[in-house]
Amino acid sequence: MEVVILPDQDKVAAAAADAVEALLRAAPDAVLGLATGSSPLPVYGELARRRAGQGLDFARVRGFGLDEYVGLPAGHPQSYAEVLRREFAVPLGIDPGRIRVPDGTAADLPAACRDFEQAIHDSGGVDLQLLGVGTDGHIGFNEPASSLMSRTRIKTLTEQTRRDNARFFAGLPEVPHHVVTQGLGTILEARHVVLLATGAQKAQAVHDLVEGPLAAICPASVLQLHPHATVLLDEAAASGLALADYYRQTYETKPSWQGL
Ligand SMILES: N[C@@H]1[C@@H](O)[C@H](O)[C@@H](COP(=O)(O)O)O[C@@H]1O
Repeated sequence: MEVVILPDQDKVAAAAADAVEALLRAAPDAVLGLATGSSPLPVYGELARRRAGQGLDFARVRGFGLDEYVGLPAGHPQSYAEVLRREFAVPLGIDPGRIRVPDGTAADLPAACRDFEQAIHDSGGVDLQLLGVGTDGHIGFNEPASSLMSRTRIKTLTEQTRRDNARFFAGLPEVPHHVVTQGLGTILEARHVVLLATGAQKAQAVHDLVEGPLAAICPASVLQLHPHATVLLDEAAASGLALADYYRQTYETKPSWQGL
């Protein structure tokens, strides 16, 4: 796991955009794994600026969303399919049909989850997976005690996550209890995982995922098993790390040709 501590959220977004740009320059038809929540939004904004200013072409990109609320009607502003259409596909000039999100409206949710897994497999797999992290250590919507080998399936949100996400809804009662999410085993199959965390409210989860034991109580700690995981942090999110100076020194002395 590579831990990169940067001065602020803009630098974190720029570093993640650098990784996406390098991938797309080499493989314009790359498959991206797409996160929602607030953390990746500055990355999508930065990529849109690079599209306009530096001729970065996203038209052939395909994408898979991490997760979705169960029961929100198609087009609901907080449905993650709609968030990714609005915040990612449209600004980057990608046909929204090239972005697939787990279907939270299907009558047969387990079958829809299996179809989603098959679609990732048929695409050749995710080249670069962007991730945020919940304050309880979840990635996607894999809440604490998720199986470390899990596949796309239905989960129940913790009250902590429902409260965290209530800011996007009219109020807590509006936040669904159930979701469908890529599993931890699914996420681990992405060839490169880039997790972003900013702000002091993420410091505990970041400590647990980077320096804590590999344990389902912190689902993001499963990234300790990944051969190519990059964790991009601002100073506040990194404030609980015991080895912060070591991570800084490692990054400062890294050869520039190496990339993330
Ligand atoms: N399902 C999403 C996660 O994918 C995201 O990482 C998390 C953190 O969100 P934020 O980046 O807004 O803190 O929120 C939601 O629960």
